[in-house]
Amino acid sequence: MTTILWLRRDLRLTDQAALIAAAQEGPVIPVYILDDETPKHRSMGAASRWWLHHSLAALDSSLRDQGSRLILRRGKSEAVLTALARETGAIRVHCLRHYEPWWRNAERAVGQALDLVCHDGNYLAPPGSVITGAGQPYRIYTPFWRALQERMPPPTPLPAPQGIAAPKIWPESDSLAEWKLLPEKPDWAEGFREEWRPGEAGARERLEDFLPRVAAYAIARNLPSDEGSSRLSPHLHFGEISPATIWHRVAGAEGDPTAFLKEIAWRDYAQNVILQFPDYGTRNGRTALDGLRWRTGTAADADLRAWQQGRTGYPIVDAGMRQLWTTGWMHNRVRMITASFLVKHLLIDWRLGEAWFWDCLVDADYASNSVNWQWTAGTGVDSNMFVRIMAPLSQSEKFAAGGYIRAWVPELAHLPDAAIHDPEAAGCRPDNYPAKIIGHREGRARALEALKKVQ
Ligand SMILES: Cc1cc2nc3c(=O)[nH]c(=O)nc-3n(C[C@H](O)[C@H](O)[C@H](O)COP(=O)(O)OP(=O)(O)OC[C@H]3O[C@@H](n4cnc5c(N)ncnc54)[C@H](O)[C@@H]3O)c2cc1C
Repeated sequence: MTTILWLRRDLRLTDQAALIAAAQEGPVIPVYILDDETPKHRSMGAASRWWLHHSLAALDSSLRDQGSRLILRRGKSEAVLTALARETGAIRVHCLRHYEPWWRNAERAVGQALDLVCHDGNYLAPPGSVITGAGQPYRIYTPFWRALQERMPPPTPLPAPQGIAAPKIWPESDSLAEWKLLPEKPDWAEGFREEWRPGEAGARERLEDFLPRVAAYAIARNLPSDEGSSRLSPHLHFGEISPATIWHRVAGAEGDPTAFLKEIAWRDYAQNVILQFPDYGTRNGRTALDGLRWRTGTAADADLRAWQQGRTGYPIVDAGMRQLWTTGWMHNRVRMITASFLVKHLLIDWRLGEAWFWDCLVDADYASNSVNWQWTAGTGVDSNMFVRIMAPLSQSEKFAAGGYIRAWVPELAHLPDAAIHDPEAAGCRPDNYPAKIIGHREGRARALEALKKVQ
């Protein structure tokens, strides 16, 4: 029996339950559908498209090594799958389950038209399955993590199949180049090419490279100048490696992996949040803050642009925003600082920041991006209060960001540590580096004043 393997954010052969199940039933038609209709305004951003191109090329090559190949089609998933099943005589579709609200709808629709079998495997535990004693899903991370740990370790990862049977005749496929996922004029992806190797082999390589640093992770992860974190996020987002594979590999490494595994669990937690609040990317978790008057108009637009371009006059913020633009990734501590700066110091709606990250991040993920933006903004179900305002200059000093700033803000590269966090206050701001677009105290006071009006 020929079956269809419907691939989305699960672009791997190892620990791929849907592939294993399909392969056991006979010939398999692996298909990736470029579907901008189903997610509507949540279709992939430019940085994610860059990643997708390379990840699909890598997957096709791995499939060919196994006697198979990747079929590419474009359109609404449900319609494409139904047409493909008709063309090929396939009667069953296997996939890994996804939790973005649009994918849940699509799975429902495909399930009505075809025999769809959904498998788990992109999370440590299936989202929605970690519940309280009263049978409710968790809203807060810490008890979620406690309960998740009771379910660990995750199942042992499944090996990649040895050979995948091909159908007698392959259906037609689009060509990847025709999809034009890569930037041309201008080609802004030079920094991406230097930093990343999308695909399953690249993910493996990142993991192996990170293993000797697991023990130091708890402290090093907070230091932007260090290579303290794994940089596995885009690989995890596109499903090039499973979290179970990571879990079992780091558990066998030297040093206590708990701090690292707690972060992998944040990814699971975020999925549990969007399962409960599907519109978390646009709606405040705390409705009490719905009336907050965000700044709008010409001055706010100019501030938003300065933030996007890394020209706010706050070196740590500017370094982060430029790292994001150049490589499609930003260090986690700096993500928090830049997000907090936009929302609190500039009093600009978190949704505009979330949208910019969505377009620019190679790891842009609906659940993780919305949950972290809302967490930082103080609007989330699991957030600090809005009144907790991060001080970017002291954060920069506390987490020794001098080297990081030098790497991303060349105008400041000549400054010593004592001056680099706040060159303006040190009296050595170069002419080609902007003055602060707002003072720290002034920004803080304005944010608190706006909050008072909704309390
Ligand atoms: C405003 C803001 C927006 C963010 N948007 C995204 C996003 O769109 N996609 C995304 O994957 N992460 C997002 N994060 C979380 C985090 O910054 C990144 O996952 C992390 O920086 C990725 O780097 P790493 O792989 O080296 O992480 P490591 O520190 O090595 O962590 C390992 C893995 O754990 C997961 N993880 C770590 N921290 C978090 C977290 N706070 N929330 C969810 N998962 C986490 C990631 O999958 C990561 O690859 C965001 C954080 C903030 C503050």
